[in-house]
Amino acid sequence: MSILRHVAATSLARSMQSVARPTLVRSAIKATTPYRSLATVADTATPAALKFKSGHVFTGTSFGAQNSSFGEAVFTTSLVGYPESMTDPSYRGQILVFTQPLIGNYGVPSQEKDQFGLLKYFESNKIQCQGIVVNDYATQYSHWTAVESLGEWCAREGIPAISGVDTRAIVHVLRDQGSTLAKIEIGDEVLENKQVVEFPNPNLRNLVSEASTKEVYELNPMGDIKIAVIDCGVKENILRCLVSRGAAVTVFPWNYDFNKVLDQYDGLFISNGPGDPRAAMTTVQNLATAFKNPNPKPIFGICMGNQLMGMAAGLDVYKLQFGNRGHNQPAINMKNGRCSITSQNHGYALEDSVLAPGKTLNGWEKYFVNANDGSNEGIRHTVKPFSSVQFHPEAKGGPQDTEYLFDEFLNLARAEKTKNNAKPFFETAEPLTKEVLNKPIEIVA
Ligand SMILES: NC(=O)CC[C@H](N)C(=O)O
Repeated sequence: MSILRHVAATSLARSMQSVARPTLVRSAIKATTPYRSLATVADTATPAALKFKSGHVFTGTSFGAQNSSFGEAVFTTSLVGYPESMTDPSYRGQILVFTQPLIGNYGVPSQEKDQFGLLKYFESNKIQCQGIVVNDYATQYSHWTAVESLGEWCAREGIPAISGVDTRAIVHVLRDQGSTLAKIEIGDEVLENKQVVEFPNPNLRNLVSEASTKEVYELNPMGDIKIAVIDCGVKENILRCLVSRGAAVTVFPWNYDFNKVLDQYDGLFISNGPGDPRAAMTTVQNLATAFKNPNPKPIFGICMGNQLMGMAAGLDVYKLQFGNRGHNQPAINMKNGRCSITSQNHGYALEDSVLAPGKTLNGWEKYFVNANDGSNEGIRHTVKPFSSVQFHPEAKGGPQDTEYLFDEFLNLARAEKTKNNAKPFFETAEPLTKEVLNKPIEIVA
């Protein structure tokens, strides 16, 4: 028996056990729980299966919607932040496998909004991924922001969820053969166990167009500087990072020709987004035009924004074997050698070999590099106020160590507004001296 068959058989055996034991589990919870609510503990667990195009099958039990779904199976190593990841539009079209073994223990928060009208706890107003796969679903949850369980949320939003599978085995497969097309089956379909004939590839759709706003809208209109945001599937916290620093933000659809209006703004921001960045070539062309503007406005991009700016600068993109998704990805700033731990979620990267140290392409240089795999983590222009990063400085979830990049971008925009002729921010970055290294770390309580 191959290892994977064994894994599948073991998982099935586990799911059979959980079918046989629910009453025991439920009474154990009832006897001890101090929690606000008991999450769904099914009296009869519904079987679920994750099927890969490559033929691998992983069986477990369902704890979400009772419908099947297709997507590209990817994994994230993040330990927390499932509400944020699942609502991040960049995950659109993907089946998300969590390597953190216990998921669901702090439930799901409310749709409450902040003073800017942005969702406080989610990155968009719905679950964007096609399904989730976890090793161990926490049947109890407890958190002061929680209003429902993860299973209830998935069921309400029509998103299938599967637990009781060996996610380590899944990740081994994904690591070896790369992100793969997959299907989640629930209930009778699992028992029928038919061969899946066709696995639709979400990356062949224009996911950017699906995720982007259809209408132009404004946030914080009284802000002191005006930033145009190109929405390729923007996360709420990117918008919050801009408006909470005082900017007035106008959000435009991904294919809006911002060159028509750029003179009315102090800066341009290009957002994250789902799928293959080559679906957004209209934005790339618009950027190439903006780069040639003799009166350049500061431009900053994140994740897909980095890929689109890179393509407009003359670089290519390629698909990574399995992508970088997690909250502990190290990115080294090429200017000062400092390494930041960053939040990431991407399956594509810029091919930046032409930007070897000391080399530039059309005035662009390498900005950040991933310390694990050497992949590109950012580019910047050597003269003009243009830069972008592949990681997520806005976090949500994940470390906030690189949030200062928003300050730098907005400082440039403020300088642009007052025509201060500020130096590009990387020239003002603190060098990595002994004093800097030995500076005690401030702990904010
Ligand atoms: N978070 C993002 O913007 C992701 C960008 C792109 N969809 C990728 O997977 O590489």
